Amino acid sequence: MASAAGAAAAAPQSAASSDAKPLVLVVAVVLLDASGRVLLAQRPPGKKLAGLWEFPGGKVDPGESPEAALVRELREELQIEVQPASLVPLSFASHAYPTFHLLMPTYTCRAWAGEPHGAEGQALTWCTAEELEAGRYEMPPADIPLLPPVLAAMRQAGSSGGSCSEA
Ligand SMILES: Nc1nc2c([nH]c(=O)n2[C@H]2C[C@H](O)[C@@H](COP(=O)(O)OP(=O)(O)OP(=O)(O)O)O2)c(=O)[nH]1
Repeated sequence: MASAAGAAAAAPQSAASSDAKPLVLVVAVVLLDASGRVLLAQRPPGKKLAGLWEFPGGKVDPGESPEAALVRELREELQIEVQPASLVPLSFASHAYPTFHLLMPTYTCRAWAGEPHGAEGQALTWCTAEELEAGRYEMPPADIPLLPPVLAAMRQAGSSGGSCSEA
């Protein structure tokens, strides 16, 4: 016989399943230069969240690893080459958008080959820790909880210095 405690414990699960949304797996990178700045890309007009600044990346294809997806996305979006070994897990975002739930593993990267440019017409900016902290570039809501670990990584990269832009 089900106990009262068991029924109470089951309630949140059934409530959650009635809210079910597709889980979308996106991978993103905190690309850090030698002075500790991070590269942000502006979402183009006509797309969801247009005009907001995001960490470069994109959806993981079926059967693809997160690292392989990020290497592919950075080649397509920024025309830079990154070695999977240069991708260091930092944190993840988990955010309920109206029509899907975003799960976004986020990596740091300090070594790549080539000069990043917006291969899909998107604006890019190298953002300082002070600008990021001040909200100079508006970001998607999913990214806000990522800011403390991103700022810590930026400050660490800025204090260790050195040129890291060749993979
Ligand atoms: N790359 C990236 N995506 C982010 C960030 N924050 C955030 O909410 N997202 C969301 C926006 C998109 O819904 C999704 C990224 O998928 P995508 O790059 O394929 O975006 P998209 O709108 O072009 O996709 P589509 O549905 O038009 O195919 O993740 C972020 O910092 N970086």
